Amino acid sequence: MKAADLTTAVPSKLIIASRESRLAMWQAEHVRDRLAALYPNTTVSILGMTTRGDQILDRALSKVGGKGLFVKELEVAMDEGRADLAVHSLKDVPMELPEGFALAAVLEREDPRDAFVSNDYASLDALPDGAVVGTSSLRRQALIAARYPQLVIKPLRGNLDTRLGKLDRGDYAAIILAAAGLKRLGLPQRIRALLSPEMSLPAAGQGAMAIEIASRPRADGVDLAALLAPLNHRATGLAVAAERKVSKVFGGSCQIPLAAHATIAGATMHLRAMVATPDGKRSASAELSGPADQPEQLGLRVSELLQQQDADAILAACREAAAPDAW
Ligand SMILES: NCc1[nH]cc(CCC(=O)O)c1CC(=O)O
Repeated sequence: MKAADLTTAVPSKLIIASRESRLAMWQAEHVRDRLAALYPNTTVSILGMTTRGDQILDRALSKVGGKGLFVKELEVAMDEGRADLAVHSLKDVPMELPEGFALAAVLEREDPRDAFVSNDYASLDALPDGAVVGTSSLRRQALIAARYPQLVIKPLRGNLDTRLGKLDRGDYAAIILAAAGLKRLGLPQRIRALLSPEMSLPAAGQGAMAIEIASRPRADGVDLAALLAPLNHRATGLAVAAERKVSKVFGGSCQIPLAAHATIAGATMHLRAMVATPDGKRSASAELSGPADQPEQLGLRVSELLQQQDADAILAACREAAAPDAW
């Protein structure tokens, strides 16, 4: 990919704000390297930060502020001029950004699927009755409970290394993680089985990275959005726009077990979405195809199909029973 036809000034340095988990750092380094290749005269560095979402491990995130907890500190750093951009897992980015911030680019998606990780078992089907499966995602919990009512789901928080450590310590027979994170960290061998989208429909934005910037004009006249535009992967950006539209319609909050996954073939996008109660006993699913360049319209149509199946009542029941994190 080549740099944009720049009429804008290229700054001599750029600072990327990132969480300090190994996955977040890998992602920030990836963006740093891509920017350094595009703009060889720019020094790109990373400001590692701990967020409240990383600190609070004992409580369900939905109870203490939700996804925003992973991005807030990074936004403050940008606001105060300590960083120019922030790199996030798109899945952790709230549907509505605070006033003054915007997503400047969505990078090409890694594998969007969920992964089954275990030291003793090859798949969910191989687990004995009563086996303990770790996940703090309401979506994963609902999907597993629906198909494997004989399994016991227990919460599992922390970054990827923490979660793998808890599995290895024997706290769980198996855990479910995003395949993307394991692949990025060079741990694909930990994946015993990939869960098909039919079995475990991914969360909106799963596997995609996003770059966030402050949207106000900069004092130095640098057009950061234009500088970052070459990193945007068009097909991924369109797919996640459709997925995030569904999340937005249903409130995009942590209490909602919601899946939305879009794929693109040529000019056509196919979007599948699902909402369920946390116990997986009630669910609504819908899918539709439409023009790939009108993702929000497709997201809206799929949301309407879900609502016709009484998704609103499902979600109301979920809110009452709200427990762990939705994604
Ligand atoms: N806060 C959880 C989170 N956010 C992004 C990823 C994985 C990478 C991705 O989906 O892009 C994970 C871990 C997981 O779901 O196992």
